[in-house]
Order: sequence, then structure tokens, then C-alpha cells
Amino acid sequence: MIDSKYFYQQAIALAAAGDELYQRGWVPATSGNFSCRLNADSAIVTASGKHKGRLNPSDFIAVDLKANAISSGKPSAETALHTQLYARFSAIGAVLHCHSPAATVLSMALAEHNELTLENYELLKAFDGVDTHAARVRIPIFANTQDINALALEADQYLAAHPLCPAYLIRGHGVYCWAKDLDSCMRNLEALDFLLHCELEKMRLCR
Ligand SMILES: CSCCC(=O)C(=O)COP(=O)(O)O
Ligand SMILES: [Zn+2]
Repeated sequence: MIDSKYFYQQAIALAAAGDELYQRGWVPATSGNFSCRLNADSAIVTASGKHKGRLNPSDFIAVDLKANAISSGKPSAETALHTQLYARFSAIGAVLHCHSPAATVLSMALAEHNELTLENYELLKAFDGVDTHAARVRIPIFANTQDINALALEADQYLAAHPLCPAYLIRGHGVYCWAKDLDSCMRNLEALDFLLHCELEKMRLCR
């Protein structure tokens, strides 16, 4: 049973997040998708193909955790990547997917790597559960594919073994980030993008 008032509140919050992410240049040309958990068994996700900087409440669809629409409309083509996260982690309340230049370029520059290790950055403490710059945060890099169910399965297998992982990259595509609520997810995403820029700058300086 969908609580329509809560659905509407979450839609407004996600639309505002989309506006901010578009202003940052992280969801150009209809790219990206966003979601929030509605309850233990469902989530609200952006409709497919919409401009993510100009969303309104009718641009959101309720889905079950097997990625089936349970309200009218066509959910994001990448819905299964969101529902995999909600199904695996009961504490997750929001998922954001962006095509930021840093995530796109760095995941391609690290062509020989399946993981990016972030360490020695004070800003690592922006991530939930990290309380020292000496922490190591490992961000997996998955190959891009149009087979979203296969990618969801690959992410699920990785996350089963690495439950503290806060995000992953898809090579040449973008980033998936999640957290207990939308504000935390926006903070994590902002921190991660800063750190991806730092990694790119380090590569440029050490060339
Ligand atoms: C134009 S970007 C290609 C699709 C994509 O990667 C994306 O993030 C947006 O897909 P959606 O179906 O969620 O609009
Ligand atoms: Zn995408």
C-alpha cells in the first residue's frame, strides 16, 4: 500500500536534488536517476528519459524491490540497480545515480583497475561510519553494460562481500551512491566527486 502523501514528499525532495545535481553538471541530457525508499518493500524512482534537472511529482514511479512498477508510468531503465541496493541493505533510504565528468573520466582512466582505493583524505570522514583520514574506502569499478540485471547481480555479489562500500563506478558511465537518507546521500556524492577530482589531479601531476 503506497502512502500517497509520503510519495509526494519524497518526489518533491528528489526533484530538488535533481535540480541541484543538474546545476552541478552531473546529470546532463536526461542522464541519471534517483530514488528513495517508501517502505520495506517499495521505493519511488524517477521515470525513464526525463530531464533530471526539471522533474515534477508526476515524473516518479513506485516500484517493488524486484524493479516492477506498482504505479503508472515507465520507471528508469536502471531501476534494478536501485532496487538491488534497497533489497540488500534494509538501512538504505536513498540512491542517486549521476554521470558526472569526474566519475565518467576517472573510471575510464583506470582502465586496468576494478577498484579505486581512496586513502589519506580528510574528506573521507564525510562518509557514514568513517572517522579518520587513515581509513581506506574502496570504490569498485564495474564494466558498463546494457544488461542492467547482470550489472545488478554483479553489484550484489560485490556488496555482499563489502557491506560498508558507499558507492560504485560504472566505467565510462557514472556513479551510484546510496545512504540512509537523501541528505546523507547528497553529502556522500559531493564528497566522492571531490575525491574523484583529487584522484584525477594526482594522476595529472604524477604523469
Ligand atoms: C541519456 S543517458 C542514458 C541512460 C542512462 O544512463 C541514465 O542514467 C538515464 O536513464 P533513465 O532511464 O533513468 O532516464
Ligand atoms: Zn546512467
